[in-house]
Amino acid sequence: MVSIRIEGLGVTLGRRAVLRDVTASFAPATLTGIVGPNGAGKSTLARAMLALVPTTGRVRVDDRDVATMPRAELARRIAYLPQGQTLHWPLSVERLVGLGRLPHLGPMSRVAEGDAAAIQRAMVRADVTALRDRIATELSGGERARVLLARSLAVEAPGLIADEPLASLDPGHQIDVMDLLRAEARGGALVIAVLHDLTMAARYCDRLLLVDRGTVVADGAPADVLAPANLRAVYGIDARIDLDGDWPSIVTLGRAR
Ligand SMILES: Nc1ncnc2c1ncn2[C@@H]1O[C@H](COP(=O)(O)OP(=O)(O)OP(=O)(O)O)[C@@H](O)[C@H]1O
Repeated sequence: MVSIRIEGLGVTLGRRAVLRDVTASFAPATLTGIVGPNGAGKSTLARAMLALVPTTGRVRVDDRDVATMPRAELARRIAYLPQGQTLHWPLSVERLVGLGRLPHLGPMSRVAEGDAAAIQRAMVRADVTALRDRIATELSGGERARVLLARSLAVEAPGLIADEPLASLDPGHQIDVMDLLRAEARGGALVIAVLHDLTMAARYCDRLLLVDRGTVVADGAPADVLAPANLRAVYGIDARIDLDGDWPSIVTLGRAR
């Protein structure tokens, strides 16, 4: 189990204040979606939780300051799927997924049987077993996205931060990935996903954070956070929530007039 607590977080990149005064806590067994318009600060918030950008304020993982946690230890606690990563090395898919085991290995140690089993489990869960011998740089965008998800699953960390895990995926694989993220959370993991698909966010997430211009403007149950007034204020769109039982859809009607 892992927990994250952020207090008064600020991030300045270049001369731009990208995040201001963000306070939020994340508990195990919860799937939290981070939503908000382009440039709002969602990826920066994800990166700040992993000490990948300089911050002011406090970010604590398991009540410890992330800035002073050894990187490998933090990587074993929280797996990270970065946004739209480019691949440079022509590794096989299986070896690329195997890189997810690096935080568990000492500088001189080799992949052990337990690591191989974790790699296989991750490939099955991300539906990339059939691609195992392919060269990762030769994959399609959606195939690559699933392989990178498999790499983050191979860590088998109690936490996962996934930045736009649905980007490039076809509708069937989008459902598979959201099912998987929810299953991780149901199994006790702390899961945070940056999402643009508001219907998926509403259907799957236990909680949403709506980020706009560097601050969290709403935090709570998806139906409350995605209220039409919030969507109008933040995205500049008119939208409504259609409910079919417990299965909501966010229907965008157009630009707010
Ligand atoms: N290295 C940097 N230097 C200056 N500004 C930056 C830097 N990195 C990001 N920014 C700016 O910070 C803001 C937030 O970026 P971030 O990537 O967190 O947004 P986002 O909400 O994830 O957006 P998107 O939905 O488009 O991916 C943007 O205005 C971006 O231009």
